[in-house]
Amino acid sequence: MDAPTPTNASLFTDVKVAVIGGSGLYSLDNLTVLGEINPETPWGFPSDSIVVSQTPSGHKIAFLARHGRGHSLNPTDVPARANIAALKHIGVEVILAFSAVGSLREEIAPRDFVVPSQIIDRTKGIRPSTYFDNGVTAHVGFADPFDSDIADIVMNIAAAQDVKFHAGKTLVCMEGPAFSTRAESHMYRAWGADVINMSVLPESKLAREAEIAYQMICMSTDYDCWKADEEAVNVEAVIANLGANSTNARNLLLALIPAVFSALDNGELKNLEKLKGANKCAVITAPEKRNPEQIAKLNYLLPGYY
Ligand SMILES: CSC[C@H]1O[C@H](OP(=O)(O)O)[C@H](O)[C@@H]1O
Ligand SMILES: Nc1ncnc2[nH]cnc12
Repeated sequence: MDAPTPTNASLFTDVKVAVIGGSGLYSLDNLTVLGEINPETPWGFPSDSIVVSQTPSGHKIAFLARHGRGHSLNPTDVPARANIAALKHIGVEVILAFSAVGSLREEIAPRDFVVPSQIIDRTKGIRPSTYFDNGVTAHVGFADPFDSDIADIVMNIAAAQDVKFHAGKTLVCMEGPAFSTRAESHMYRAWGADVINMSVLPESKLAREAEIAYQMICMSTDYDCWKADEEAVNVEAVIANLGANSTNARNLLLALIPAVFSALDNGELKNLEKLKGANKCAVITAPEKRNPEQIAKLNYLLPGYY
């Protein structure tokens, strides 16, 4: 394990807010970098070093590039358990996760932002997606996979942004890495999905298990392949919009981070308050049957719970 030296140890504690950057958002700017940490968690190493910085508003935040800086990890191989565990271990209570998505709706144009409220799972069961395995079984609530308090904060500052925002939308998460077929794209529309990516699962589910408030902010790059008058999505089309989307994400964060800290400090994140401690009762395995090795791993994530 990469233990911080005594001089910088306090840097990597009590970092309450983290940003996860997706395709095109591999770093944040306008920040004073305080340090980096690359801890080995019981679930391995995160996608990249976690960069801890001070924002212009004076807040300490963490940043993690989901696919690694340079985008070396495909969506299936993102070590989501290590990512979320490492963030939790340094004190993260809120994750603002950014993602490049395809639009399944005419009104959601490329470069629009979407604040989703629901998820449809179309991953293939090949991504490790829980901390509760290997002799410790738990079932956490996931009816509302995102944090509506944070979604509200995003939407409150959205009007002042140079971007069109859509709230309350449904995000379908596919396995990838190849994009969907036309039949699949039409099927997702028929199911009521509004946007599509390859990243929200298991990331959001693991955040819930770790009792971290999680909200994804989707940045539309393309119309996938359902639209008759548009060329089917390809990576060049996605990349063409990533630069503008990343600039808009960084601008949004300038207002969003102080607003989230203010809500945290004033006890306004009610869902988070309810989440804290909730998973103590989620384990159904009888105490005498719990695998001590797994309990030791879980102690890294939720110290003293089990
Ligand atoms: C580069 S197109 C497909 C790729 O982009 C999205 O990544 P992220 O969510 O990390 O922004 C999508 O989920 C796919 O992984
Ligand atoms: N059309 C699409 N399908 C899945 N993930 C995406 N990310 C960006 N565009 C996408």
